[in-house]
Amino acid sequence: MAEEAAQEQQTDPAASRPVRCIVKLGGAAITNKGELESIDAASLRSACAQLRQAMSHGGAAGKVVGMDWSRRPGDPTGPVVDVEGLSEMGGLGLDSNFVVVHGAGSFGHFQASRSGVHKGGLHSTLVKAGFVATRISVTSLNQEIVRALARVLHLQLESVDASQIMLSLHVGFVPVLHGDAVLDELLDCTILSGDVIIRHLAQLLSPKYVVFLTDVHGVYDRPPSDPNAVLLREIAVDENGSWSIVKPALKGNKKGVEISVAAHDTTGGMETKILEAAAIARLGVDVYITKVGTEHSLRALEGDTSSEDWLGTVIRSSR
Ligand SMILES: Nc1ncnc2c1ncn2[C@@H]1O[C@H](COP(=O)(O)OP(=O)(O)OP(=O)(O)O)[C@@H](O)[C@H]1O
Ligand SMILES: C=C(C)CCOP(=O)(O)O
Repeated sequence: MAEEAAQEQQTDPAASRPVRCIVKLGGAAITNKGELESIDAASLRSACAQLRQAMSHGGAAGKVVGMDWSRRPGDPTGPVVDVEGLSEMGGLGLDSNFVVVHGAGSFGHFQASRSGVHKGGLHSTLVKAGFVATRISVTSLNQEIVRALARVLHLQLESVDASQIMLSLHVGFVPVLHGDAVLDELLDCTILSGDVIIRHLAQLLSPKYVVFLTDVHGVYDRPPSDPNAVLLREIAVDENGSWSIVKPALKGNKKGVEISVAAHDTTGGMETKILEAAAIARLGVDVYITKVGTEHSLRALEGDTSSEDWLGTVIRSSR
C-alpha cells in the first residue's frame, strides 16, 4: 500500500505541491574555482542563509535547529543535537519547495580535465582513474554543502536520483543534486553539468522560477574581466529557442555574447549556462542569473527581480 502511494506520488506531479524554485549554487560561487578543492566558506554560508530566508514565510524563521548530527560531542561548532529545539520544527513556516543543485567549481573540474573524463574513453586507465577522482572530489564538496545547508534549514536534506525527487519534495525534504562524472551511451563516460541537470528538472517539475547563483552579476556582452563589459539585464527566447538581448540596447545593435571559459572547466562555463537557461525559458519558466551573497541573490531566490535596481540577468520567453 505504502509502495503504491509512493509510486503514485512519483509519477503524478499533481500529487506534490508545486515547486517554487530550482536553484544552482554555482561552483564559481561557492568554491574558489581556480584553487584546487577550496571552498569559499563565506559565500556558501551566505547562500545557505539566503535560501533559508527565501523559504521562510515573511522574514524571520525562528530559532535555528541544526540538522547536522554527524558532529561529535564536544565539537566547538555546536551541540550534536538540540532535541528540545526539534519540537519547534513544525511551526517555523519554512516553504521547503526548493530544489538545490550545485556545481563542482574547484572540486571535480581539475580532476576531470586532467584525465579527459568529459571526452569519454573508459578503456584508458587515466580516464578510469580520473572518473573515480572526479566523483570523490565532487561528492566531498557535496558533503560540505549538505552540512552547511543542514545547519540553517530545519529540513532534512538528501542526495537523490530523479525518481525520488517528487517523493522527497512531498515529504518535505529539500533535494540536493550535483553535477558529476557519469556513464554515457555515446561517449561511454562524460561530465554532466549541474546546469544540464537543472534543465531536466525544470522540464520535470515546472518550477515557478530558476536561479543560477555564480561569481558574477549575470551574463555580460563579453567576459566580465573586460572593464567595458556590459551586464545584460534581459534576454528573450523565442519558440525556436533562439535568444536575443532585450535590455540594454547595445551599441551597433550587437547581437552575440563573447564568452571565455577557464581551461580546466569541463562543462562549458557560461556558454552552457546560457544555452540551458534558454531551454528553460522556452518552457515558460523565468531564469535569473546573479551573484551569490548579494542583496540581488536574495531577491532572486524570493522570485522578486522586477525592480529597476535589481542587478542580474533575466532570461524569459518572448511569448
Ligand atoms: N560573457 C560572460 N558573461 C558572464 N560571465 C562570463 C562571460 N564570459 C566568461 N564568464 C565567466 O563565467 C564564469 C561563470 O560561469 P561558470 O560556469 O564558471 O559558473 P558556475 O556555474 O558558478 O560554476 P560551475 O560550472 O563550476 O558550477 C564567471 O566566472 C565569468 O568570469
Ligand atoms: C564533477 C563535475 C566536474 C561536474 C560539473 O558540473 P558543473 O560545475 O555544474 O558544470
